[in-house]
Amino acid sequence: MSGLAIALRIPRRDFVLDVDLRLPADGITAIFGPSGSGKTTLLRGVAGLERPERARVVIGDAAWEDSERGLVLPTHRRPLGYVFQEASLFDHLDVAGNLRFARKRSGSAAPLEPLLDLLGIASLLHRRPHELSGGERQRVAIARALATQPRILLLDEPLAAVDLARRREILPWLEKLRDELEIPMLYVTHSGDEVARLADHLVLLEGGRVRASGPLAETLARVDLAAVPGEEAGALLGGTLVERDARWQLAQVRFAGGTLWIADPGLPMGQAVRVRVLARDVSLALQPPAASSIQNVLACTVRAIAPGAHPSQALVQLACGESLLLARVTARAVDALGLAEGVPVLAQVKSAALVA
Ligand SMILES: Nc1ncnc2c1ncn2[C@@H]1O[C@H](COP(=O)(O)OP(=O)(O)OP(=O)(O)O)[C@@H](O)[C@H]1O
Repeated sequence: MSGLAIALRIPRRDFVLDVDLRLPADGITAIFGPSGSGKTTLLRGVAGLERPERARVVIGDAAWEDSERGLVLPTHRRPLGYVFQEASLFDHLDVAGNLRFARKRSGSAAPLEPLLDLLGIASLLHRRPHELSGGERQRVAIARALATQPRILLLDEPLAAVDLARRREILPWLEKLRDELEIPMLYVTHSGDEVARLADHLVLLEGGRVRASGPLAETLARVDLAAVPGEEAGALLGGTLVERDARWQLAQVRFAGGTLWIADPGLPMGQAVRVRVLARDVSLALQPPAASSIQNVLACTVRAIAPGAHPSQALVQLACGESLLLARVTARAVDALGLAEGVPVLAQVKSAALVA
């Protein structure tokens, strides 16, 4: 399926959502932004629950709305799954009943078994919603949304009402969905951790406008954004665990552009992982350090330099092979080292952590 085109202009009394997005046809697109930036309004617009002044919503090869052509499919004719903060399951039906109801209403004949496996809920089929934990309820709510065989899954802060322990429990299931489902997911969240862990693509909303939209790692490493609002500036590296140093409890991650030692997470070798490297944990040198406590030194090239949050600081974007890193250094260091676009440097990474 080709990608998604979502252009919406939805004016309200004190607020206008005005977006024009092209998004990938699979994986998770995180919709991130401060409270009131229009995240929920965007999802509701895709679902046909708003009355836009102008709209074009195309999901793959299906146009759901095009104001230029006078096309507006009502919500019930848009094959989508919608998962909210609080799972709104029918309490008079057990889990199996909830799933069957959704499947029947959508006219889908697909078997439910694959969904039970996908979300690990086969053992819960005969429980009523009030007999489920918050995390289990959300997994059932997702399964119910998928039982309608949607072309897109809309998730509005699905973990916001779930406590930290339950969140840890449900995140691997969301990763599995991301990797196995063939439909796109739009995932609204306030949590930088969820973005880092789950997203493939990031849309940053601010005041109803798109501040940035792009592949996750590339967007997080943009110096002009400085940081995802409310989050510390840092880069995200996707890699694979390749080696373990049992004596020192370290594990090596190989990514496009080098390797990094991290605290051994105890995961099997070959496992795909994401590693977050904060800008403040990266320092720069022109020569290899003679004796240093820093174990991770990467050969990179300066790609861009932008002022930091304080005039004394600068944020430096580095290309390390095909990967991007950010380093926060003083403006004086930029001057003293003669840092400029194209200058080769050694990035000393003081700390890198698995996103978990
Ligand atoms: N039914 C409504 N009528 C009028 N204004 C509304 C309505 N719903 C939301 N708004 C306003 O629209 C703007 C965007 O709201 P929206 O819920 O989309 O933001 P959000 O980014 O999802 O926020 P949050 O993270 O707090 O859920 C806000 O200014 C909000 O006050």
